[in-house]
Amino acid sequence: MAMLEIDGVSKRYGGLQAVKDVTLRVGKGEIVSLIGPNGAGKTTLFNLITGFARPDSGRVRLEGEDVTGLSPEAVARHGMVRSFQITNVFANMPVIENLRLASYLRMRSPLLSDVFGLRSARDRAARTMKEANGILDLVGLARFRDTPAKRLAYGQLRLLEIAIALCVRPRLLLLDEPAAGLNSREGEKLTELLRRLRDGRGLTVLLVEHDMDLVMSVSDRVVVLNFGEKIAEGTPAEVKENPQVIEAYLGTPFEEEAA
Ligand SMILES: Nc1ncnc2c1ncn2[C@@H]1O[C@H](COP(=O)(O)OP(=O)(O)OP(=O)(O)O)[C@@H](O)[C@H]1O
Repeated sequence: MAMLEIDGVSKRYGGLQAVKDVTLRVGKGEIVSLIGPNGAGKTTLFNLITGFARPDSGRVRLEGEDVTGLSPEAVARHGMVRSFQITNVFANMPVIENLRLASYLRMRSPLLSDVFGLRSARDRAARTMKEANGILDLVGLARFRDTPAKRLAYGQLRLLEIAIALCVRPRLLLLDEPAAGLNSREGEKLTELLRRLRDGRGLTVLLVEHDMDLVMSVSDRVVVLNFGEKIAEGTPAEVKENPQVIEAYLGTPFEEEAA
């Protein structure tokens, strides 16, 4: 069974068909990139998948379970987590506290044992801390554990966003332009991290990305949108050679689209 199945999803804004009858699958443990020229409908499709917008038609399923039209919170509870935006990072809080908070948000409501400081709650707090430290190691931010988030450099903040999303224990991680604003060294580190998440943790990742270096080096498959429609799908090499894709990107050198 696929991790994510999108069947015939459409969304219209007034006279504009932002997403038109898009069908795609993301298999378990795959990294799939969604690409396309500006205005192709990538963000809209992300919004439709994650509950930030409701599709006019079509279904979204996560491991067979219908999540169409659920709220973003409910979708996240099903295990489909979108990387949090930097605005959701608590700037004055140390990095580790941002992670711990994200872990607590995963638990729907505090239990009585948490309120009364019982042993089970202390055990859970210790486990949460251990998990948060492990995630910091994984994303390469361990040495910034006690640093207030506002002192991180831009590239480190982007990694913190991913770390926060990981604290929610996603089955499917959705990343919205994770390489935006990163320099090439940071981009390479991100590529390595995504591979580690897939190969080490078996995580499934769907990303929207303009950075073709990242897309071509990390994706198992690439899905191409243009004017709201899926025009191609395949391995990075297949997509790169696809005449329809080349035409869609014409006017912008494919390798440098939106660089
Ligand atoms: N809430 C909205 N109301 C009206 N039109 C919208 C809305 N959201 C998106 N659109 C329109 O839908 C189309 C697709 O936009 P979308 O942001 O999904 O494209 P995109 O592929 O993510 O583009 P980019 O790469 O520039 O971020 C655009 O023409 C956009 O103006």
